[in-house]
Amino acid sequence: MNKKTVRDIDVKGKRVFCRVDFNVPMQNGVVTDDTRIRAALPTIQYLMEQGAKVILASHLGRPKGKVVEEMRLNAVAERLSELLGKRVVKTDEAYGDAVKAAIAEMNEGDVLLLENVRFYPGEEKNDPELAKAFAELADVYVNDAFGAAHRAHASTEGIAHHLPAVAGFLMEKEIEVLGKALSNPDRPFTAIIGGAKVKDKIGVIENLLDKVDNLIIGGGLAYTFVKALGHEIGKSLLEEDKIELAKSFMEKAKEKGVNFYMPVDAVVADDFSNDANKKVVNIDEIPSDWEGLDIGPKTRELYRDVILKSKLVIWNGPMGVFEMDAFAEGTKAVAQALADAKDTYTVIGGGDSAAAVEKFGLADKMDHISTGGGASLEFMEGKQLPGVVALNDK
Ligand SMILES: Nc1ncnc2c1ncn2[C@@H]1O[C@H](COP(=O)(O)OP(=O)(O)OP(=O)(O)O)[C@@H](O)[C@H]1O
Ligand SMILES: O=C(O)[C@H](O)COP(=O)(O)O
Repeated sequence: MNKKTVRDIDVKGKRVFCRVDFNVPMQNGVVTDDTRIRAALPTIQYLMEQGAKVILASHLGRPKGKVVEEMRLNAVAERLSELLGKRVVKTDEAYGDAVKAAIAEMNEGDVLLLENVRFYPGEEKNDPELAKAFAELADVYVNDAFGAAHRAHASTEGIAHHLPAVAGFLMEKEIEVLGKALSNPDRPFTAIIGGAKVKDKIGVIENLLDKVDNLIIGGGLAYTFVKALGHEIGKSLLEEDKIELAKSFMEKAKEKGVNFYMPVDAVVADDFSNDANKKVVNIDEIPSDWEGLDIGPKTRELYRDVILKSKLVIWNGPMGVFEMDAFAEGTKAVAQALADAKDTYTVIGGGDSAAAVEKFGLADKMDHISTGGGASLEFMEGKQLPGVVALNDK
């Protein structure tokens, strides 16, 4: 990575504004998945050890510029205190005199968590005044919020123009792993793209077709491709206006010598529910009143084979409606194949695929699970992430 990191600066005794992505799931005021908090610990602990005064900032949810009580970061501060084994002070605001007073009380190695930065309308507008108000709190800016790096907001981008600005360890790792995959991949390089809609994956498929050896398609978006081949897909998900695009992707794959893998069979159901009637059919035999909700057993075998023969696999998007047990087999089979592929570097592109790997208890078998959903998708599209661009070059 050509950006400076926390290793490149001296933070002893300095106030460090460290943007993290603590946008974690919560239920009844309790953090239900602390993955993102744990992922930021190496940077936080390093800053503490170096004698910095660590001021953490994060968003939680989408409060749209207003205070939403359930989106306060108090429960996050509690969980972080437990993980660090040290009390984390939490302020009720994210800038201003009360916050400055709390920071003035900090000793070297102390940690303070600001209130949800999205309680202020200026955050998402990247308001220069808010960016300045954040910058006034600190001497140095560290961005470790890979998950929010695709957002040009006051705490992810604006502030970087006012202070020495460097990346944290999580940011560095995410950019290095995904960056290497896209610029200098070990081959055969396979991308598995699933999820609901073609529309959300156009940029990724386009960019990856220039880089991969194998492209595997699954999930709801596969049916638009099946339709593009001239098969009936019953009530399966279809994006009529993307049929031509799907055809062009398949042609481009052929031109580029990319092996393009599509489902050869599907699990179809007579209703979108876990206890619907279901059966396995060949992909060109989907009955008109049924819908495809998962890849079938032959497809699972085919995809497993390709995965096991790959040196690098990037996976984004489930193979079926994995939230329902009846249609989780395809997604599970892909996760299991990745877990079994010992000589393969496996990268999970965040979001639902990361949730699926967790659900199947296979997370620790993967080489890298991105903490970014949208951010990793945009990175895979080949886009520059504003939160990274704004950091100081090496
Ligand atoms: N055959 C299908 N029919 C309908 N929905 C499907 C099908 N296969 C997968 N899905 C749904 O697609 C959703 C995931 O799609 P999405 O495009 O959001 O994935 P993702 O890119 O992994 O998510 P994220 O945006 O969180 O990274 C899941 O909720 C899943 O139930
Ligand atoms: O959960 C995420 O993907 C990040 O925290 C970004 O959240 P956002 O989509 O609300 O900007």
